[in-house]
Amino acid sequence: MKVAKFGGSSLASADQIKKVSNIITDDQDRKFVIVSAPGKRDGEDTKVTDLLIELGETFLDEKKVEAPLQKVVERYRDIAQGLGLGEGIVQTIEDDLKSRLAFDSTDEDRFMDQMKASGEDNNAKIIARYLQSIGVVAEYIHPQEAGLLVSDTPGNAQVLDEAYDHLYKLREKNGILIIPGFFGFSKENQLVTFPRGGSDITGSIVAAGVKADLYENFTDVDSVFAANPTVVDNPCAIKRMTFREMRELSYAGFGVFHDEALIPAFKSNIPVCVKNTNNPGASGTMIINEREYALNPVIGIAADKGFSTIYVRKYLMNREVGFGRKLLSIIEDEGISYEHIPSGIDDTSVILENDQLTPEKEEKIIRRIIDELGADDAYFEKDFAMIMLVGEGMHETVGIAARATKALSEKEVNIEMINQGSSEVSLSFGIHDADVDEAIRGLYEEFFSTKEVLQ
Ligand SMILES: Nc1ncnc2c1ncn2[C@@H]1O[C@H](COP(=O)(O)OP(=O)(O)O)[C@@H](O)[C@H]1O
Ligand SMILES: N[C@@H](CC(=O)OP(=O)(O)O)C(=O)O
Repeated sequence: MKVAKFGGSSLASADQIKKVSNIITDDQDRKFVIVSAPGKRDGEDTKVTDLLIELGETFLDEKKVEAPLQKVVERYRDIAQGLGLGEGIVQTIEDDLKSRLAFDSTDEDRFMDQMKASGEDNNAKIIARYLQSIGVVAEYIHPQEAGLLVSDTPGNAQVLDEAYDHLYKLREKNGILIIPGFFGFSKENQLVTFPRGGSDITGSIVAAGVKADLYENFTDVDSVFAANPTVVDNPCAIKRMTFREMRELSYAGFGVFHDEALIPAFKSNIPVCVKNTNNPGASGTMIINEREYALNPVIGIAADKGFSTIYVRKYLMNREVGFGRKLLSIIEDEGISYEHIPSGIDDTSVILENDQLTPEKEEKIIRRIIDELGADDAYFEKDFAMIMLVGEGMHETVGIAARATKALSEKEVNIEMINQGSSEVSLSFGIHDADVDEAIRGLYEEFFSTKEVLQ
């Protein structure tokens, strides 16, 4: 049995949903289907999830929701008409959105979770209805009915272990099961969403729960590439990669897969295949436990913008017992997680994601570092990007860092920070946001210009 997850780009219009239906019915093993909300139909378009966020935020700000509500309803009307489903289901969706808007909005995060989750929920209902209309035995399954239990952390759900046993029981059901991605339910019956891009996570959880033979992740590219195809022309396709490599690359900015998604599939030893809805015959990228890495020690280059650094300097910091713990607890008190902590003798930097910060939090953190830790200097630096080289073969290969720094210097990219992960499957550099694309191209030319085969 297979679990197939279809991303927003695969479900953005009626024509895309028809392609998806063909893919589902082409292979009898595709029993569990996880769907995202409709994504972008072209580069200028807006994902339904973003329209829903706009709708929810408008409601919270000013309560005048007619225009943003109709934008969402129109997307579904377009799809329903293209699938020949009639107006009834569109009205049901509009009613569903209105009932969500009537939810208690005193807890804004919970209210927003209700709004965001409707994107996948209503899409799953439409797709199940369409499959039924063409004679396929298919059923919409609500994540609560499936027992997809998660932590009670709005916008940041984590699966609970009990969920897997509940999901296993889905195997007993007849026909194809259409399950909305992106959200589950807490033990207190609260709807909770995963982080953005979280339908990938649902797919992986369901694959682990039903003990699937394969988790197929359908998107809009033929494979995972060694670098972002919107930055590098015609990059090498990756045929096979390990879970560790994919996790590092997703974490570092490969948009194709959510980094947390791999963990459930990996723990249950379920191979993952990334495939293209628009070209399902292409073999795609297999993500497995181990691979041969003799040909090219580096498998990919990823980069992500939007980081800040807290720079802290204090003379004899290295001798002060507990300094690091106290520094991190100041950051923890603001509910902020950190990414890396490169350190010197008298100074240290803590790298964080910008979107967790506000001017008030920044000011408070700096004040506490100076007052409570007696730092000689502390300040935020902005507009950082992290660029990462990833590959299982890197730790056994001499000279990777030298080649990478040379490639960056030839592109005149200033390196602010270097971090060799202890896993030795990655090497990352802190650079300025503005240099990211040049840096990716420079590293790509260095490590992939001979188009060594990525097996
Ligand atoms: N290294 C990479 N390999 C393949 N795709 C990548 C890579 N880096 C970024 N992407 C982008 O990821 C996109 C697919 O992810 P996403 O838009 O989330 O798809 P979906 O809508 O299927 O969830 C591709 O269209 C591509 O532009
Ligand atoms: N629709 C949600 C969840 C998701 O996974 O979507 P996609 O498969 O389009 O990345 C989002 O946009 O975050």
